[in-house]
Amino acid sequence: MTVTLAIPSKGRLKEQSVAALAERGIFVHPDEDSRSYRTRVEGCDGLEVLLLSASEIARELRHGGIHLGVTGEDLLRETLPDFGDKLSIVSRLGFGHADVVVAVPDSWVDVSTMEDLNDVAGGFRAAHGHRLRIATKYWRLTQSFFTRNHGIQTYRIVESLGATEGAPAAGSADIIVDITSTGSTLSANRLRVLSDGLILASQACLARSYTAPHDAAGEAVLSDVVSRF
Ligand SMILES: Nc1ncnc2c1ncn2[C@@H]1O[C@H](COP(=O)(O)OP(=O)(O)OP(=O)(O)O)[C@@H](O)[C@H]1O
Ligand SMILES: O=P(O)(O)OC[C@H]1O[C@H](OP(=O)(O)OP(=O)(O)O)[C@H](O)[C@@H]1O
Repeated sequence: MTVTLAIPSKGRLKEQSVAALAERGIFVHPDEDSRSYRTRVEGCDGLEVLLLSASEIARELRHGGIHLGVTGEDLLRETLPDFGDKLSIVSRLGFGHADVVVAVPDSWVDVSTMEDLNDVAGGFRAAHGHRLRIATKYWRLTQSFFTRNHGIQTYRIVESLGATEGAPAAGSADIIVDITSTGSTLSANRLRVLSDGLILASQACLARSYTAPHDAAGEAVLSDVVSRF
């Protein structure tokens, strides 16, 4: 049977994923139809490489729609906080580095730690008429970090699907949880990372799903690919 491995369909993660596979003797060529999300693979019989969005790869790994996938650890942890026996990280690939962080407006001069933020959150409704609002697309990682790690209970998550750093200036949220790499988007939007506000240091990973069905031939292909990483 064919084993499926998905890589991101666009951008820097796509190019670097193709290069990481080539280094291991798996050569991924575009399909004749340039709009296709299938590819032509050389160097590994029985392996099919598909192009999917990075967040879709995390979801497909969770429910076993693909056997292997390259995506960011941030998306894997947000999709399935506790991997349990459903999936595992085979290899961290050394590219796609991005930190998931808690950032507040520069103007909040008295807030530099999560403890300071906890103090602010406690009195936020009395001072502003609503709970502290956090804009993010990482709502599971945020809940776990705020509530489980820091005991912060009074906040509201405002789901943001893009331009999250603009939410405080736009007035739709007070603070954000988002990824940063160079920090330039945060500083351009006058936001600052809390000193202990690192939720996850993410990078691109090869992950394996244990819920995707396969036969003995598939197991041999899976072992071959995994051993190359
Ligand atoms: N500077 C960066 N900006 C954005 N993403 C980055 C950066 N560096 C690494 N990444 C990683 O790339 C992945 C996001 O890729 P991408 O934006 O294609 O995801 P997506 O949610 O599937 O996007 P879309 O839904 O727009 O297709 C995440 O795992 C993220 O951590
Ligand atoms: O710390 P920095 O180097 O500024 O990078 C962080 C930014 O990069 C990403 O946006 P990007 O526009 O690259 O992609 P996206 O909008 O698809 O997330 C991400 O969403 C941050 O906004």
